[in-house]
Amino acid sequence: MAPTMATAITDSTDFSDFVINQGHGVKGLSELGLKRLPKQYIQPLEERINMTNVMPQESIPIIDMLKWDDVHVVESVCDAAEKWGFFQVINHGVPIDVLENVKDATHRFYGMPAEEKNKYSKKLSPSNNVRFGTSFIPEAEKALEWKDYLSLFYVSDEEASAFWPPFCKDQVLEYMKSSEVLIRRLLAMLTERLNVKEIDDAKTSLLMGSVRINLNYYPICPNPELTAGVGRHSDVSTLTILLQDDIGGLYVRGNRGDSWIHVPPVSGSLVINVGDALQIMSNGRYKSIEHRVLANGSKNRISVPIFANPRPRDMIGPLPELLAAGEKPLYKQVLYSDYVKHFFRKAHDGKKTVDFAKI
Ligand SMILES: O=C(O)CCC(=O)C(=O)O
Ligand SMILES: [Fe+2]
Repeated sequence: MAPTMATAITDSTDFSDFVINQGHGVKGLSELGLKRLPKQYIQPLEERINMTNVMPQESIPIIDMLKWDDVHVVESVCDAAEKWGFFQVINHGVPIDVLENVKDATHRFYGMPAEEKNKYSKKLSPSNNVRFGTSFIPEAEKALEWKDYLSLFYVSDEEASAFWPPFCKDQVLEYMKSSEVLIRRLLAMLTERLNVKEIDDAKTSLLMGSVRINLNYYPICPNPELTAGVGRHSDVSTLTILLQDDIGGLYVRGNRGDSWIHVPPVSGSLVINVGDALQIMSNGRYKSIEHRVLANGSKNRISVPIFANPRPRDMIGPLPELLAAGEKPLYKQVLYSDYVKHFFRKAHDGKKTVDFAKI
């Protein structure tokens, strides 16, 4: 019998051409109606989530930010960042329609034909700050991840206007700008506990001087248990603000051994997590926590994280306010762009990136 389109693509070298070069991504693969997961996506056993390690009775905190300057709210935020590195916020001040619009825009972008999306691929994108791709680093990964992404690094409105995809640009910019107050508030709360009295311009740049937004797409997967939507990693950001839809599938490492906790979709909420840069600046007081995404066998999922980062040219290390109080530094000063390059040189590998800055 002649091979079907699907078997021809998954069993031959046409695979990279179809998925990567032509820009069909995993969405294109999924839409072929494959019955079996292509071998390129089969993760080794130790990288598949073991459902017996998922703690259904545990959950990360959900914090109501309505009275954001109330001491109890501030305490809850700081305690959650110390204990869990992950929490959800509601009444966060980002209008719900802005969140809905950016989710719609994400679906609109992924609904475009492959050749349209491929105009933003590494090879073809007119700007280094706009990148459509699949998996994480296909050239460095032994097994691929079941995810497509559009990654947008914000430089200026003019640059975004010229180079970001018109199908989603306005909604993404609005989401980014409407989240700024929340990010600023959270960082002010968190750094106050680190003895930072005032966030001046230099501190603002260090904490949130550059912003990256990803539009993630996790299509229906024929064998979700054999692969990963995103493998175990921590973010390189200071803070990540993540908008997820109502499908679920994000898991964060629990406090005990190899345990994992699901982050259930909560309507109107945003998920906040501490990234490596804040772990380093806080000298380990706040911890970036490993997380991963499970693929889904029956539904397409999207998520839209905003990564608030130092600027590439910033040196990051334990904050002087902590060292002045007599803390022994656990991390050295590193150039943030070197740190990020190190992260993007390798496949997802849990929290190993942080070793780059350890003393
Ligand atoms: O899709 C998600 O829920 C998480 C994605 C993620 O961890 C990331 O993009 O860094
Ligand atoms: Fe992440």
